[in-house]
Amino acid sequence: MRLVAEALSVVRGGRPVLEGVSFSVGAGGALAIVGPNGAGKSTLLRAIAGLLPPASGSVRLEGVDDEIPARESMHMLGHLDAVKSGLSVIRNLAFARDVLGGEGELLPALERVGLARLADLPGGVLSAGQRRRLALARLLAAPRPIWLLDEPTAALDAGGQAALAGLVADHRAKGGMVVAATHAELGFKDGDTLDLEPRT
Ligand SMILES: Nc1ncnc2c1ncn2[C@@H]1O[C@H](COP(=O)(O)OP(=O)(O)OP(=O)(O)O)[C@@H](O)[C@H]1O
Repeated sequence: MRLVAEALSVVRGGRPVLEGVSFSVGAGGALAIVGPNGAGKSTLLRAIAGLLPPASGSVRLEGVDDEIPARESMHMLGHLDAVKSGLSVIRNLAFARDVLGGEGELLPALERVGLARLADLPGGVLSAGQRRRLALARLLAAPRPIWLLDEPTAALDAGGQAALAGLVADHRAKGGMVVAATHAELGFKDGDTLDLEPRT
């Protein structure tokens, strides 16, 4: 499987945000998207996820069954952690797993992100970093080959960042791909970097 963008341009609100962006990520690969505020990092992730149509150029998945929509191969972890306040932590994860159609085990996923002891707490009482950790657990509860991560280290402490690094390394070792928009050093081993130019 390979994720390929060719000469991708995206317009938002009538203004060009991305112009002529190309990259390619293969199985086990990682791409860090960097650039200043407003450069278009989140926009690029959304375009990859199929949430924004390209004005020109293309994003495609090569080496997959054409019958399966590309979005079903992807996990988009955005700025919003989508935690339901009234559901317990583990029921939040079960809900996400059911919506995404996964079969991952719930408690081991919570253990990986350090939330197992909070499994029965309402989602509404989680701290910002704990909410982020719960969002990361969804990557495991509903395994998909391509992870699109928008500022994945936001609100994470050192332990959370180490957990994220472990998840990414394990995912890539199994042939998964990671594309992350970031201002932080994610330390992707042998990964590529796409530096988006500031827009004037
Ligand atoms: N819905 C929208 N309509 C019009 N313009 C938009 C819309 N959403 C984003 N933009 C513009 O697109 C540009 C890129 O935004 P984007 O969120 O992709 O940047 P970013 O690189 O992720 O920034 P940051 O580092 O601040 O998160 C910005 O100039 C922003 O104002």
